[in-house]
Amino acid sequence: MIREHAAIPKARRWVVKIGSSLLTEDGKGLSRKAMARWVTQFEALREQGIELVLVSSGAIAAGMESLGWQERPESLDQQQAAAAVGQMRLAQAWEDIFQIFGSQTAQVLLTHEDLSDRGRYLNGRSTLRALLSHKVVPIINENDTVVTDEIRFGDNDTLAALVANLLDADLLVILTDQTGLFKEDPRKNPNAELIQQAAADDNTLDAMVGDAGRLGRGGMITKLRAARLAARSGATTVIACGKQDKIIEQLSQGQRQGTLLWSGREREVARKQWLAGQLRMNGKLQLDDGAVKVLKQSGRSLLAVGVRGVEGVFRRGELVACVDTQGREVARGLVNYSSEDVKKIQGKASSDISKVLGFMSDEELIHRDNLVLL
Ligand SMILES: Nc1ncnc2c1ncn2[C@@H]1O[C@H](COP(=O)(O)OP(=O)(O)O)[C@@H](O)[C@H]1O
Ligand SMILES: N[C@@H](CCC(=O)OP(=O)(O)O)C(=O)O
Repeated sequence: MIREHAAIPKARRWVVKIGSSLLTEDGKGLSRKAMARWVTQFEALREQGIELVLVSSGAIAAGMESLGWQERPESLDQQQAAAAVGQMRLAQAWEDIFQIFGSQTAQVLLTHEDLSDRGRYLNGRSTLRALLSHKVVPIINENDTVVTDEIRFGDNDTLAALVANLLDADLLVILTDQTGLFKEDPRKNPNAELIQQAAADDNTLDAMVGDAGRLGRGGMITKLRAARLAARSGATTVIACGKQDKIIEQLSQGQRQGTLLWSGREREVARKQWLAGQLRMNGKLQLDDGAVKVLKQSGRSLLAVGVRGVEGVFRRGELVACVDTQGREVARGLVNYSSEDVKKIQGKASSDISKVLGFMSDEELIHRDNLVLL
């Protein structure tokens, strides 16, 4: 676990997020010069065997420039149109620059749904791992053109944190236009003091963070939230200034730069906490008393035999609540069978599943690794 800057050289898998405000030189189009500066440092990291995943904003800002728009549009469809135009340029610019170093990149566009559905989550994870094993640099952004207001991240800080969770990254670096997290928004108080280091879960930080600049979304509020999310899988977050010439190099050497927000959580428990906190519930399983006892006391997987009812419509891989006979939620987890299938196998022994359904994908209804007790 990384609890201080000096331990950063130990991090083997980095997720680096670069915000819109940085990438676009205050809205004047993508800054290839700045991108080249970062890529030079990324390549030095990769030479040391460090795995790198980039989360790059800037599609909307780049699209605005192409379309000749001065202000970020308010309406979602206009933002999505700008993102569709800008994402082409953004991905091409990264690819061109990495190619100078003989490296390859891959464009990965994700939505919230991709990360909340277990099947897609696992697929996404396998793809990203495969890319890393081939030494390709994944360049991730939100799939802006297909998301609606209700389900979009909007800011890429949250997306980057979920990617850090997904890949069990050691370190999440959020590069932005400020030196780090200050005790007050430095746009409002230029003399505000920089926080060098804190626990991500420290509640006193909440009162210090403010909202975004002209081009970005979310400001420090979403960066702090991202650090807390990343902490759930044991990742440490550093918020640092991407304008600083050698920021990545300095961090990789363990120099005190930016704000380090460390995680006080264990890695495995953390993933479960993330499951508990992040995903939307798609349905309910009503458990009998025996199943409730087994889950609570021995932390075992949930089997179909302990289920007496199903509510809602869900697919394999989705998050469901497990309720006791009084309807109280006792656990939640990612279910291995659809609601339709669970209705057929509820109350039955695992050995009967293939007889009833004609197939058996898993013995457990919810595997204990995907189950969190409440
Ligand atoms: N406590 C704080 N410390 C530092 N910056 C802050 C703070 N509160 C608000 N901000 C603002 O957050 C902005 C960075 O967030 P944002 O504009 O969303 O950038 P990005 O595109 O990099 O995500 C800064 O420019 C700063 O004005
Ligand atoms: N997906 C959007 C990101 C939106 C955005 O501005 O995010 P951020 O820079 O993280 O505040 C884009 O590429 O424009």
